[in-house]
Amino acid sequence: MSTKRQDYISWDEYFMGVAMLSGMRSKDPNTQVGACIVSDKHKILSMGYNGFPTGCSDDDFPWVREGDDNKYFYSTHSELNAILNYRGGSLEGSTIYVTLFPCNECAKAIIQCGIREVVYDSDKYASTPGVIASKKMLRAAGVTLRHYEHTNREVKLSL
Ligand SMILES: O=c1[nH]c(=O)n([C@H]2C[C@H](O)[C@@H](COP(=O)(O)O)O2)cc1CO
Ligand SMILES: [Zn+2]
Repeated sequence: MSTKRQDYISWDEYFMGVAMLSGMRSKDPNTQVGACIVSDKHKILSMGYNGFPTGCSDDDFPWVREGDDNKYFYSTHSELNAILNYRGGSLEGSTIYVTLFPCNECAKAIIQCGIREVVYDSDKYASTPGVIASKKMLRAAGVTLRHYEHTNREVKLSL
């Protein structure tokens, strides 16, 4: 009887890897974010990345960060896209893997749709009021916050 292979990727590597791959679809020149929502049975329920809403062309709408007409008016965050992309019913009890810690607006959506755990990679905006408020809300709602531990495993895809 042969034994199973040992160098398979872990659940965390798998789901954060899917979130990272999803973020690679983003057209944002400054920050690409990906999210992957997973059930308590380790099934992928939804994915998302930051981008403009349907019908709002990536070529016509602005990707600049400043001025009266800037990307912040239009870009839908990866977490919200992942939540809205789900068509299967309830997200109650699920976990969201996200490459950047969720902002306060996404925190509200995460809490209200019943996501119970946030696994995040970058926290580059940790000192901003929005992320401080986000953590305050998520903790108050009893959502588990877990930093993704990098394994430094390299995954090569030939596309
Ligand atoms: O939680 C988030 N999720 C998310 O998708 N984003 C998106 C919105 C913008 O397109 C981009 C942030 O742009 P910038 O780093 O240039 O401010 O990332 C930003 C946040 C903020 O933490
Ligand atoms: Zn957000």
